[in-house]
Amino acid sequence: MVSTSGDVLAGPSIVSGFREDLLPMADIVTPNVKEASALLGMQVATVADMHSAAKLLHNLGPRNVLVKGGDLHDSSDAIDIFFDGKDFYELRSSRVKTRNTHGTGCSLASCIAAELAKGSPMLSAVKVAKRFIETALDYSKDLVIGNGPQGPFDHLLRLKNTSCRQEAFNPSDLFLYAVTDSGMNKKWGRSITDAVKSAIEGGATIIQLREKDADTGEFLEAAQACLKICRPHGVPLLVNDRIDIALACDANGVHVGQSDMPARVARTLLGPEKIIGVSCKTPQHAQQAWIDGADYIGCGGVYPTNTKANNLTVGLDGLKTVCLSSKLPVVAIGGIGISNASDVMRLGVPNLKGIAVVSALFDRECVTTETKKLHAVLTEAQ
Ligand SMILES: Cc1ncc(COP(=O)(O)OP(=O)(O)O)c(N)n1
Ligand SMILES: Cc1nc(C(=O)O)sc1CCOP(=O)(O)O
Repeated sequence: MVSTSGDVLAGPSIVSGFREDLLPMADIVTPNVKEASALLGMQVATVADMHSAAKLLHNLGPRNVLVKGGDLHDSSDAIDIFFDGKDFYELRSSRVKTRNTHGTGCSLASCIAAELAKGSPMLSAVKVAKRFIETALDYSKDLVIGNGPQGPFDHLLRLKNTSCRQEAFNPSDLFLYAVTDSGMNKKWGRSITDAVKSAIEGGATIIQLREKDADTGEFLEAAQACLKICRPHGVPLLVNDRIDIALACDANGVHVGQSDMPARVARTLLGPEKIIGVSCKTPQHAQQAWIDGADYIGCGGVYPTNTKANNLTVGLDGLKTVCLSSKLPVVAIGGIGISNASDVMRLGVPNLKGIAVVSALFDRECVTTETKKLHAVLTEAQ
């Protein structure tokens, strides 16, 4: 109806046709703020207005409403409001600076339709579509096409030679998740790089640097050195808590806890492609992590652990409850080792993709041997 560039694409008679005939038939309507204003005859200029507009539009008949806030420039991130007639969701993505925004609205709607055709629920479809658009805008940043104020954004990102871009997150990478601990490595007289090298040699499928007592310079240097080890093996490297370190060394992503940088802020800072994991102990945590744009959740403590002080143990039952409620893949953590890893993997929930371990790998003399043993146990239990 009204393009992001402000062009009016439909006159008043068409607008009333939309309102009276089309909206009552729609499963979802996805107006930008200018379109919401035109449909409702009110000014939609703030996030609060977007909430009101979503509700008013829903009253006109569509089952779901997504009011897109890409044009609201008073926010550092792009905020869309989704309303399903019951709950409101504030969906955020990073605001990509590019002149190539032409076609984003049509592509978002098409992407939602494609996800629905694949069987996704509406909110999942919207989230996937938003992430696609955000990534495509990011890919479009350097394109110079045409002479107008705007250029087309890049729909063809999946067909590009992406050698300089990060691989998409693969949940099966959570299979054997090695989380480092500087204290343990010091105790056994090994450097962090040696620890990471050995874990990868033993079959670790993803690494997290959890260096609680390293200062910033030391942590950054270690992360850069570890990335040089991980990259040639295709093993993703995540940084615990420290978004700044992850950005500075271009790590594959971060893992954040409930009291760290909120995942939605991390997503805004890191962009659409970095991996974000969130620690979750309850179904509510898991739901929020999904809304915030996380890629996976870590759930624990499955068993008591000495590695993290005062950690609440949720047990196998707590893990199962969180897995069943989570729309994201899950990795189990806390007190897991060779003796109990198969009990965890045999829980029988499809989105439980693996185990994350600290002491079972790093509080041991030979990291490679322990990683190999644990890998064998997991493979057997699959
Ligand atoms: C895979 C994974 N799951 C959970 C955690 C715990 O993270 P957090 O709650 O931030 O606690 P600390 O690790 O910071 O002590 C994790 N690190 N990794
Ligand atoms: C870092 C961490 N997070 C946990 C959580 O429950 O979120 S448990 C934990 C420590 C895991 O260490 P280990 O494998 O040595 O028990």
